[in-house]
Amino acid sequence: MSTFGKLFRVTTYGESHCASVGAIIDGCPPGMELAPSDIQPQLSRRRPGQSNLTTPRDEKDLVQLQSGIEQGVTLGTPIGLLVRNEDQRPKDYSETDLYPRPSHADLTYLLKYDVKASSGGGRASARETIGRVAAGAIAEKYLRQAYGVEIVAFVTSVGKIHLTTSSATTASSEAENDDAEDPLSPEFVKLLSTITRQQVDSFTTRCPDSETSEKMTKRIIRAKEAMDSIGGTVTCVIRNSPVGLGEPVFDKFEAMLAHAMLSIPATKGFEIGSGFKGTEMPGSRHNDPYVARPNGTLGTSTNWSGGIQGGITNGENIYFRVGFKSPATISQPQGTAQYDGSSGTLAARGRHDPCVVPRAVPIVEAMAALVLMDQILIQLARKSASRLLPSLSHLPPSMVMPSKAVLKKFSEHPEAEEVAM
Ligand SMILES: C=C(O[C@@H]1CC(C(=O)O)=C[C@@H](OP(=O)(O)O)[C@H]1O)C(=O)O
Repeated sequence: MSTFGKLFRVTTYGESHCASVGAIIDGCPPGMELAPSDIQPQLSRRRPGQSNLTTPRDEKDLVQLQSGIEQGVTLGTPIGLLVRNEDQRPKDYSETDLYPRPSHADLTYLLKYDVKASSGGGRASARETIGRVAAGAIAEKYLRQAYGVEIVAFVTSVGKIHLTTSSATTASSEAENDDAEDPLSPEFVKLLSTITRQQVDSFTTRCPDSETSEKMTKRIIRAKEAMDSIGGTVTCVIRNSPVGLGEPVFDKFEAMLAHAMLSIPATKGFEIGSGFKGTEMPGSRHNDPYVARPNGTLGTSTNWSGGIQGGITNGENIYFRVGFKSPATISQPQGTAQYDGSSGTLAARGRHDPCVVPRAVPIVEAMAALVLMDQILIQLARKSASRLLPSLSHLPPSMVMPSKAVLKKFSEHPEAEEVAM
């Protein structure tokens, strides 16, 4: 279906060539100041036509708030928002009357519904992600105000060109390089702790290293000139997440993140913390030992876990990587079969991204915000409910928080003292 989330529920609607795309957001806390200017920056980072590396379809993607807000304040009622589709060219799609585009959703949508949108990517188009990005910006505003949460995504590879994590500010490599997979090199840890959206946006590729970004630009232009496409990866960090989020056992925090990320068009992979690299490490290296922080809270000295243990957030930075395939629609002629089975050659027209990762950055951030927001509301509900019970003084020490020092971590945030998150 088209709805994501349990308590912060986002329903998106729209196809690539219909009148508008948008979302209904239900469950936003009432009393939060909210204006289009809180949403527009992320939509503008996502919009097509923003550089020579993206699809030339020129949409302004200006958000229009329809409901759920009065006097610039959320009412707690569903927030409706939309963006008009303005630069459609349905005539560019006559070949797709005959051919299902290889590796696009054309055939599978038809197999599923027996009917499909006649032009463009339809519901499978990246236009759909507008609703997610707008909803994510609303969630983020709450997360920032209530918990000081920061979410920053950036491009870590295009094709075989990687932002090397062993020296994130200076080096890159086209060759296979184990260091490039090392998520916990000191440089990468520093990058995760400090990277800002402003730094990311100072590069058209959204890869925060000038030398690597230049190579990535050349690689994307090469794909574009060859009427081809190329994939890449986006890494995202969530800083200042509350502890205790994630629902055992099926809705573990990383399972919800994986669900969210793999619902983005063109995604093929998801890794959290050490990811697949973690399978190559002995436990003695992979374990994250606990340490007392100077402020008396308990943290970990390494973070291979990616801020999640047992499916529950532990307060360390949450970081993960999402893999995007090369876009399916290419104008390079390719041999394939028509709907009627006869073989032929398709050279697709229309306007398409040669590589989606620069524009995927705000989409990944939005989906991360939606997961975090939903899990926070779920945890707040549980904690608020248990707070109404009489206190338990007879429990053995093995069942309760061992000391005030450890407890402090769970009460770091003033709001959290109320709900002990
Ligand atoms: C317009 C956007 O991206 C589109 C994503 C897309 C696709 O097939 O996914 C195909 C192109 O549009 P159309 O459906 O007109 O062919 C892209 O331009 C956007 O993200 O805003």
